Amino acid sequence: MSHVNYEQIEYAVRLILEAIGEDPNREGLVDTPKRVAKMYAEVFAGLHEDPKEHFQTVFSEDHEELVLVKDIPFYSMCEHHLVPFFGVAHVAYIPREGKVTGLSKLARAVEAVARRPQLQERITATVADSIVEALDPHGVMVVVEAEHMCMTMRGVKKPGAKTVTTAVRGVFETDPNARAEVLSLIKA
Ligand SMILES: Nc1nc2c(ncn2[C@@H]2O[C@H](COP(=O)(O)OP(=O)(O)OP(=O)(O)O)[C@@H](O)[C@H]2O)c(=O)[nH]1
Ligand SMILES: [Zn+2]
Repeated sequence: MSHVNYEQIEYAVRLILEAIGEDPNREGLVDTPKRVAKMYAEVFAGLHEDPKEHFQTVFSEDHEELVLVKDIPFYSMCEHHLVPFFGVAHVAYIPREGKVTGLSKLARAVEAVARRPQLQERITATVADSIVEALDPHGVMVVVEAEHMCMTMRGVKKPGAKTVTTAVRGVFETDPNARAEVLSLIKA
C-alpha cells in the first residue's frame, strides 16, 4: 500500500511549475504533476518499510564465517535538495549460531533504506543496525560509495567526486584484520 498523497504532490508540482515561470497547462507539462507524483511514490516507497522485515528468511546453516554481497546498486534522494545520489553498497556480516539470511535480503534492506529522503551516512548506519538487530551476528560492515547530483549538477559542481561511508559493528569494530579482509574483497 502506498502512503503517498498523490493529489497533494500534483498540486505542489503545479505550483512549482508556475513559480519557475512555466505554464503548467502547456501540452508537454499537463501530465507532469501526475508523473512526478507516481515517481515520488516509487522513489520514496521505502519510507514506511522496516528493513528488518527482510531478514525473516533465516537458514540454520552452520557458517560462522564472512558473507559479503558487494556492488549492490542503489538510488536514493538527498534530503537537502531532493535530487538523486546513487552508487553501490557492499554489505558484509559474520553470522552467529546458524542465523544466515538469504543473500537477496541484504540487497532488499539496502533498497528499503535508500528509497526515502536520505543522507548517505544514515543509509550506511541503518542497514548495519538492522542486520545487528535482526540476526545478532558476530559483526557487520557496510560500505557505501556514491555520487551526489547536488554536488555535480549544481552548487560546488564536482562531477566524479565519490563519497565513501562505512559502518562497522561487532568484531569489525575491534579487529582491523577483519575490516581489511572486507576491504580487500570489495576491491578484488
Ligand atoms: N553529510 C552529508 N551531506 C550531504 C549529503 N547529501 C548532500 N549533502 C550536503 O548537504 C549540504 C547542505 O548544505 P547547505 O549549506 O545547507 O545547502 P546549500 O547551500 O545548497 O549547499 P551547497 O551544496 O554547498 O551549495 C551540502 O554540503 C551537501 O553536499 C549526505 O548524504 N551526507
Ligand atoms: Zn543534496
